[in-house]
Amino acid sequence: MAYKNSGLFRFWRLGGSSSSDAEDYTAGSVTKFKYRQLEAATNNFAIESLLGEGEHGRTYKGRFKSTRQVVAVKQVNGKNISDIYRYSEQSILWTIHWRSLLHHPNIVDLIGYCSHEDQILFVYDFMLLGSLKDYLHDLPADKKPLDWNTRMKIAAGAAEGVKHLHDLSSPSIIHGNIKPSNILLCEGYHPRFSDFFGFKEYIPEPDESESVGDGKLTKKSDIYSFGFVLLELISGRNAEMKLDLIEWAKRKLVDGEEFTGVADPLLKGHYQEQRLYQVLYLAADCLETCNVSRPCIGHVVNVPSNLASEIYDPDAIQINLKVKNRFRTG
Ligand SMILES: Nc1ncnc2c1ncn2[C@@H]1O[C@H](COP(=O)(O)OP(=O)(O)OP(=O)(O)O)[C@@H](O)[C@H]1O
Repeated sequence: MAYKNSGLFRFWRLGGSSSSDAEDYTAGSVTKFKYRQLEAATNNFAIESLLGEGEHGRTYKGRFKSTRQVVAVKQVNGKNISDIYRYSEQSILWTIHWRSLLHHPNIVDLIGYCSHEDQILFVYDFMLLGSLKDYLHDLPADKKPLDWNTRMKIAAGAAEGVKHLHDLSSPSIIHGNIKPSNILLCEGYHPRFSDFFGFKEYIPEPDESESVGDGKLTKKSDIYSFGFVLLELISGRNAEMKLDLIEWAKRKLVDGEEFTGVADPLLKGHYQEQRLYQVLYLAADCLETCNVSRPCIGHVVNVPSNLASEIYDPDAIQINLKVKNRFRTG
């Protein structure tokens, strides 16, 4: 799809309120940036500013000198955009518009965008601690592994983010790209979802009803992906090889191996077995092959929320065990 010089941005221009700067205007709550503003903020998209690279493009850290605001700039090329927005120009507009209006404590704010040659760049609020993927699979040497309580807090917050999207009406939103690299962490390991807007995810158009057919993005396909996030959170294993991870977990659960064998060794046994079992059970429900058997997000959110509200204290557990053993021995 050739979106450059297309009606989309003309429409945007008409719809937005102009500021003194001809191109720097907003439509709804989204700002259209000039390319040179993003170049300046990212130091010409310097390699040192690169935060990471995904399937659809690169993400850079940027800082606007005038406001000192720190942002993440995701650069997506036109080929990817036309693969993603396989509907119409109108749906791109629809998507950006809806995305910019979404504000929730577990969703990263889209601040603005920029169209430049065959690229579109999305400007997001910067999340200080990076992504959950970094913590689970690429732990920097100066960072501590996530403890059980933090993992439950992240699972609960992430589920709340998905619930918000699924509960929206006219239209509800399917994320379509749920994975640890899209769960970003700000201060206090507070999780916020990024990237649900058409990279793989899309907002169903108003006349499109949800199908449970394979390969289609549906609420239940989001639940399936969330099942992997849960499994990754408790096991620390990477779900890039999805079927391998399921097979591995099944062996632990079904083939008589101890289910505690799924626990991330970095947890060092600091969790309650019953709670681990609850999360594993929920993950298994989410990963049901038949999508109609998977729970809805309203149910999914309850388990980690309850677990996040009860703080695991390894010292208290040790004391309890000692007391129990004392009674046992007499
Ligand atoms: N808003 C943000 N704040 C801080 N870091 C971010 C932000 N957005 C992305 N990142 C970092 O950039 C990395 C790459 O993100 P990016 O979205 O480009 O790729 P991805 O999520 O791995 O794949 P995909 O393109 O499929 O979404 C993330 O893992 C994260 O560490």
